[in-house]
Amino acid sequence: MSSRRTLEESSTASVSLTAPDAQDCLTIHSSSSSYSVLDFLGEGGFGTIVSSMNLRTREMVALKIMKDTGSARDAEHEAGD
Ligand SMILES: Nc1ncnc2c1ncn2[C@@H]1O[C@H](COP(=O)(O)OP(=O)(O)OP(=O)(O)O)[C@@H](O)[C@H]1O
Repeated sequence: MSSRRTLEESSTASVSLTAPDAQDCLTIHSSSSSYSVLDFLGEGGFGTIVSSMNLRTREMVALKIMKDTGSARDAEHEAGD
């Protein structure tokens, strides 16, 4: 119960990974930290939520692993038009 409350109180961080990477690895590296993925929490329109531990601070957080929407590619295409 206490771990659930900790997750809900923490802010949800977002990292950009493609879906295959997210499912295959147990450690996620962002620009500032690395996280050990512990459990699946849920799925939304833009990504998957997993409970994770920050390997530096040992803090429990919920991470949103963003789906690969191709938005950067689309934006690049639009800018070139
Ligand atoms: N901090 C959290 N702790 C525990 N579970 C969470 C947390 N954040 C999200 N979840 C779970 O993950 C599910 C999806 O969360 P998400 O924020 O992606 O929902 P959404 O707002 O519908 O998605 P989106 O913004 O991508 O459309 C939630 O319904 C919830 O079950």
